[in-house]
Amino acid sequence: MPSVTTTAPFPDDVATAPLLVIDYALIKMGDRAEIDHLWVAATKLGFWYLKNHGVEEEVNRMFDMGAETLGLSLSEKLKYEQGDNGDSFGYKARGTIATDVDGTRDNVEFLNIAQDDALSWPRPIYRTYPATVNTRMTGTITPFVRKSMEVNNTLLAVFERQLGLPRGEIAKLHSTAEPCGSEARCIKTPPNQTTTGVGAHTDFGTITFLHNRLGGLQVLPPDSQKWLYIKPLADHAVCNVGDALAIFSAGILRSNIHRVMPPPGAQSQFERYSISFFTRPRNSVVLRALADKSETIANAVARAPPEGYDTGSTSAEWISRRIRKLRLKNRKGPETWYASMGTEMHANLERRPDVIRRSAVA
Ligand SMILES: O=C(O)CCC(=O)C(=O)O
Ligand SMILES: [Fe+2]
Repeated sequence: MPSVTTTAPFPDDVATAPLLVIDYALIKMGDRAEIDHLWVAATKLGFWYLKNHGVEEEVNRMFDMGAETLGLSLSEKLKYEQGDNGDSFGYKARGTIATDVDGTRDNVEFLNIAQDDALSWPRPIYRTYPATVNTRMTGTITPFVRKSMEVNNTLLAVFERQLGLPRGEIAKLHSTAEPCGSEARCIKTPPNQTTTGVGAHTDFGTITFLHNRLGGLQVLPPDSQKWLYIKPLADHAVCNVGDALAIFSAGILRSNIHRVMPPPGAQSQFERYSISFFTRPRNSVVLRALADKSETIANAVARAPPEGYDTGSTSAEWISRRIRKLRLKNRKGPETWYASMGTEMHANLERRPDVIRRSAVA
């Protein structure tokens, strides 16, 4: 597998987002200044680099697993397709989901492996996977999942304290006693693409722990009309806040809009892979602001937009709706795409309709 240094370099003439670099080792030690930096990153942009996370080797092995699995024949991969009913786990073929309001097809394929399947292996909770996944479950996938859970849960414990929530309150929403939507993902973009890979979106869940070797990921900073690349840095993860955490915190933590474009400059000639881990709440957790548990959140609810932060939807319903409405088979018109949206709907759409509604050409 090509690493950051063996493909073309990230060009220096494209605009990049100034993400803060957070040192996970310092966060774990409870370093006050580093926790303050993390808080700024999570509340202002909702994206940050994370270094010293300790998952570097497992991530490298996940890139190999992803390349091998997505290198299988299409007919083999299609046996594991997630389908059109809103299920997240399994294989997603290219061209099956909308990247914008016009229903423009995506050009990426990906594989999602449920946290619950990795933890209960060899007994499936949700589903089965290709042989290339099965053979790497014990040595690669389950260790990656466990370590990623540990990182995300550590960050969540920091946010819980900062939000003035009782100890364990956010952890409770993610307890492994009930199945959840958490998953590991490998995305593959073919070389020499000119259209959007993954359309503008916010992540469905709580925290995303992402690993990139080539560029292509872009964020739309608050109040900006310009998409900025996130430059991959060796052994640095990119973390971001998802909708569930934005909703629990009544918008104090920011679920920022982002998308995947073809890699910039000479990097576009290479296949692009990304590896991510999405922490999501237990299936039955209702997505609403935790105002009754924290004065800080109650105050934020008082200042909230009219739609508020009471979705009336469980985490499982929220994820399933968003996936179902993105699948082109289910598309009835522009309203299907609007119905696929999460917090980006009220937070962004009215203020910046054009940069979000239509997908771009590289
Ligand atoms: O591939 C990437 O860099 C990011 C992918 C992403 O945003 C997602 O899968 O939600
Ligand atoms: Fe995302």
